[in-house]
Amino acid sequence: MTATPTTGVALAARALRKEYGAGQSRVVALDGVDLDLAAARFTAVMGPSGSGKSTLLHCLAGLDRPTAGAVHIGDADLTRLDDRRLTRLRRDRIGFVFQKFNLLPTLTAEENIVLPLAIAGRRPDATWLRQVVAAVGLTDRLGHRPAELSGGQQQRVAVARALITRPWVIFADEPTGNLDSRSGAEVLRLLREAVDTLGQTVVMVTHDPAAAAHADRVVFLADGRLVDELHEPTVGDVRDALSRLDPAAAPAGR
Ligand SMILES: Nc1ncnc2c1ncn2[C@@H]1O[C@H](COP(=O)(O)OP(=O)(O)OP(=O)(O)O)[C@@H](O)[C@H]1O
Repeated sequence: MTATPTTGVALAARALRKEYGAGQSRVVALDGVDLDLAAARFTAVMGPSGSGKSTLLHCLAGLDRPTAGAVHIGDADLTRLDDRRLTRLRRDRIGFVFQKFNLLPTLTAEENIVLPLAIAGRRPDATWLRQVVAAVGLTDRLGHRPAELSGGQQQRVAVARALITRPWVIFADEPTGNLDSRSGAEVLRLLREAVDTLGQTVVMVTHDPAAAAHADRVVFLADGRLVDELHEPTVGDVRDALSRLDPAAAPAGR
């Protein structure tokens, strides 16, 4: 297996366009997005509701096909792969963390974590599994099923499942959206640590300025276009940038 790239550009989108529907009901969800994601960095994607964040994440991750444009990851252009190759690349090279955890209820935490490897017919590397499980703090919960875990613990299982294949990129869609602030902060700390200590590349969609402030870079979408970005921002910087984009949504008193 090729090593996870830890320098240079992990993923590049070019002139990405996504349209839904046709005729009068046509919606342009992405309108020419160019984006380079640096390897071993944590990038957050923000923007007003309907600005195209989820569509962008899905197109970058190969979960959805753009109408036009290219997504380069490793030596592949996702938009040119047939369904079989795309599925394999997603399975082997891409990790996902979803808002609703998406764990299999009948499997234990450990079985959920190694599931991407099991599906690929690969054995987990015992040392790496131990390291990942320790990093997410689940060593004493491995035999529990999701219903026996708190929301924060379930999301930590999902982070471990995303890390286990050492993917090129982990995509996280509102990973703290279903968690209380303490569990959410724990998950963000984990993602941050995966970037800093494992050289993992992470991209996260979030509405929460405090979550985005954990990232190295925040890019802002409006009407399907990238309109702003911040590097190593504070929570206040993120709030200010958001209120410039969407003054109606700015908290009162700001
Ligand atoms: N399957 C679909 N069919 C038609 N229109 C869609 C579809 N999915 C998204 N859209 C439209 O595309 C635009 C972008 O949607 P998207 O979900 O990417 O925005 P978002 O920024 O993630 O929004 P939110 O913050 O509310 O989740 C919106 O106008 C949305 O209504």
